[in-house]
Amino acid sequence: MTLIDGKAIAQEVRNEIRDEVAEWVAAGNEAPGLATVLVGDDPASAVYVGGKQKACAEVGMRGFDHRLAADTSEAEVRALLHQLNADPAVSGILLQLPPPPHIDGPKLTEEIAPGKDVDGLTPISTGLLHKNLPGLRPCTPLGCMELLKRHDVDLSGAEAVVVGRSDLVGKPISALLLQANATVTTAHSRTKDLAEVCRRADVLVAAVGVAHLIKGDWVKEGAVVIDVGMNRLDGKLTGDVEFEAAAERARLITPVPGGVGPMTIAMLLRNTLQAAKAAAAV
Ligand SMILES: NC(=O)C1=CN([C@@H]2O[C@H](COP(=O)(O)OP(=O)(O)OC[C@H]3O[C@@H](n4cnc5c(N)ncnc54)[C@H](OP(=O)(O)O)[C@@H]3O)[C@@H](O)[C@H]2O)C=CC1
Ligand SMILES: Nc1nc(=O)c2c([nH]1)NC[C@@H]1CN(c3ccc(C(=O)N[C@@H](CCC(=O)O)C(=O)O)cc3)C=[N+]21
Repeated sequence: MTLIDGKAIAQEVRNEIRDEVAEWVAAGNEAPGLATVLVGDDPASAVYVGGKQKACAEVGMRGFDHRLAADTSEAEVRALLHQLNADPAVSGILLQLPPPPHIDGPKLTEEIAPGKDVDGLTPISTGLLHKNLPGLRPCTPLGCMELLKRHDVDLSGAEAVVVGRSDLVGKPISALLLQANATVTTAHSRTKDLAEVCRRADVLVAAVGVAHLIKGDWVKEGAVVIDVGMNRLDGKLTGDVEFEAAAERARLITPVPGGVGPMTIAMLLRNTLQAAKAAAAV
């Protein structure tokens, strides 16, 4: 079994992006800028946003860190998003999900200009993804694909099973795997006999949010296991896969933490650079 070191691969990607940003700026362009919008004071979200801003600075991008009080109205957030859409210093905009309950996160996301949609979550980006047209793809799915790519996992004709069908993770991962010519099954809470479905997988992706839902003996011998889950269990961060038992059967497996998580931020930076370059090209 080989551990997929997401932390190390994310660092490689970040170094590549830092060089590319330096080259872009040396050619006379403005540094790409990432605006993050955080509504409320959820501590986990604050940590994520902080991490994203720090990563931005490290690769030479500008960061615009907008933090709004938990009782901010939907109209105020919408107005901020419009202001950021119009600001040429802002290449990419990220609305951290989930916002407080009185705000409809997915609906507000629609206000982000498609060219600045570095989370790849607007309906336009989703349409481009599913038609395999150029556009900004969701970061976590991109991060999973990058891990597979850097480990030379052959997806063509492979049986891929994705557990989870959210707009943020499960659905776009399934779409990217399909484009890479895998035979994709998307499982969810109504799936009958999830164990049997998982046992078919050459590539098993868990994106559920239930600690250790995926048992070790659901993993096919020699399979590649990507664990997207981020769960707090007894104060510790853990994935959706029963890691120890799964690692005995898997050929490649991601740990939590240190797997997919760091890749999400690396891909956000890549998307921000892509958005900046696309904006300059028009
Ligand atoms: N590493 C990273 O960078 C990121 C990690 N995450 C983590 O990934 C996980 C998933 O996130 P997200 O997609 O946003 O979560 P959602 O809650 O939006 O979606 C969860 C999905 O899992 C399915 N599901 C729930 N329970 C079961 C079950 N018992 N059996 C089978 N399927 C089930 C749901 O099915 P149904 O549709 O039928 O309800 C749904 O499709 C979370 O732990 C989250 O924290 C998320 C984003 C980034
Ligand atoms: N609009 C939006 N876009 C997102 O991309 C988004 C979001 N909302 N809401 C929440 C989820 C979650 N998410 C993570 C990012 C990085 C790590 C990460 O770096 N994790 C580290 C460790 C973190 C720790 O130790 O707490 C790791 O897995 O090694 C985790 C989770 C992005 N999300």
